[in-house]
Amino acid sequence: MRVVVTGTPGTGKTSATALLEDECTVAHLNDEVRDREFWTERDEERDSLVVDVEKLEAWVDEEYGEASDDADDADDVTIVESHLAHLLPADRVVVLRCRPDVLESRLLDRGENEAKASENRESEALDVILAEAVEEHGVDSVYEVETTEQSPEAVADAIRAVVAGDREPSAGTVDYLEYL
Ligand SMILES: Nc1ncnc2c1ncn2[C@@H]1O[C@H](COP(=O)(O)OP(=O)(O)O)[C@@H](O)[C@H]1O
Repeated sequence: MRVVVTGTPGTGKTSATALLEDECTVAHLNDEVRDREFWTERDEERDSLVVDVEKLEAWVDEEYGEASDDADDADDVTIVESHLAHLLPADRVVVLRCRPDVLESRLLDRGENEAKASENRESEALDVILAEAVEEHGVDSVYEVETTEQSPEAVADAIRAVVAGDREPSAGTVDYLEYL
């Protein structure tokens, strides 16, 4: 079973999924995109890489196996995390959420520049990643997890619950427009 963990940069994907590495396979895609050059061009203005999703998907399928039809195969779980992970086929999609002002602070504390932190704040307030995830996978496969007041350990527990099938799909439960 493939569970993808996506969300605006700063929502805590890397921190939470790192806590799951002893119990299932975890692929941190952003490292691979950079190291294996799964990108087509560099967006200088936004200081980011434009990813070749087809090339990335082929590599993930080759390296970790395809998303299985058996969505209840909880014994053989691969977690794929990245803010692009929802663009890949998946059995379940976890979308981490964070209140945009808190997200901006986390990114600034992490050393991101103000423009990038502000751009991601706006993206989170507008539900950009959630909307893309629902469009790709449908509402029945999307699980939002609030991380604003949660520790990475608590977020990891929420991801475990999605993997175990103990959590109902939840898309659109979060509204951050006032933080735009
Ligand atoms: N649950 C959390 N609560 C508070 N801060 C967090 C949490 N998860 C991550 N962080 C911090 O926020 C920043 C972004 O976390 P990170 O895991 O890199 O997010 P992402 O992988 O989604 O970009 C890091 O500095 C990290 O220490």
